[in-house]
Amino acid sequence: MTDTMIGVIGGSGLYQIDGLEDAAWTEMATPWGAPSDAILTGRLGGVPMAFLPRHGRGHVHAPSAVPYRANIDALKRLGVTDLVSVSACGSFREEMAPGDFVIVDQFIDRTVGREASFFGTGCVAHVSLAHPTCPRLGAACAAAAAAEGITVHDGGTYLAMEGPQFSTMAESRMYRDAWGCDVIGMTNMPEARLAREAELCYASVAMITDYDSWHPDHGAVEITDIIRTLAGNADKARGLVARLPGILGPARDACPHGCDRALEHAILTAPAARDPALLARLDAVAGRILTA
Ligand SMILES: CSC[C@H]1O[C@H](OP(=O)(O)O)[C@H](O)[C@@H]1O
Ligand SMILES: Nc1ncnc2[nH]cnc12
Repeated sequence: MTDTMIGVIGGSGLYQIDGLEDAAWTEMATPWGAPSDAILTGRLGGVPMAFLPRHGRGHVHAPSAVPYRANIDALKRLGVTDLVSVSACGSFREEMAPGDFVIVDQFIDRTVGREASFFGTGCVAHVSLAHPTCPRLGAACAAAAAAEGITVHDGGTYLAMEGPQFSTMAESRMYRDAWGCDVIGMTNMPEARLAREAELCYASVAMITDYDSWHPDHGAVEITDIIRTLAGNADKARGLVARLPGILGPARDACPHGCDRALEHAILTAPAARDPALLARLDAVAGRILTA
């Protein structure tokens, strides 16, 4: 058993959480630059917790410009073991209605030009992403949502788009009808890839705000409609987060799905051929495996 530390990345509408004991906003520096904002640390129900607003307080960073690598590195560096992403999303399913939550378990990545790996020339690694979220942590989020009385859908495929504009109607229909996606957002990729490389258990909670642009009875998504739903969703998300310590507990067994051992056989570059400068940047993300 090792100590649990819960990380939460708050998406649009969720810029802080309440009720942490010994709460403090901590500025962090990482080899990948500065995270989106300072990180709120503290304890909830006896479990250490770290909260990072993905877009920064005041919503400063556009989805394409979120410093995803710095965010994951900083949370890993603080000791986070279980990372919950909370995101505002559009829905491609009638039954996944605004106000509902979806526990995402798959992604299709249509983002372009974002830094999507900690590894590269001088230290090449290939982790598995077949199952990009952690079923154990996802189940904890589903249980927390249900206990809060939130309508929660267990499982869903998230289409990660580049944005910042919303999809055309043709794209919206293609993602739904041809590609079988359930929800759409702009931020969970490369976040999920990087969390896996950093050996974090990662779960994604999609808070539905709209029906994107496919629904014949709802017209095209408008930011004003989204904003109307965001505040209620954020309150529900805070309730969900508050229940996680009681469900996960202060100590954890190794992840039965191997999230915390993702790098075990992933690094291909021979030790003698590794770039010392890159290895130095990987101290938090891959220190466990590089110093073993
Ligand atoms: C507020 S609408 C578009 C914006 O909201 C979502 O952000 P996040 O995933 O951080 O909640 C979506 O991905 C867009 O960035
Ligand atoms: N329809 C939508 N498309 C992309 N990102 C979103 N975030 C919330 N609603 C969205």
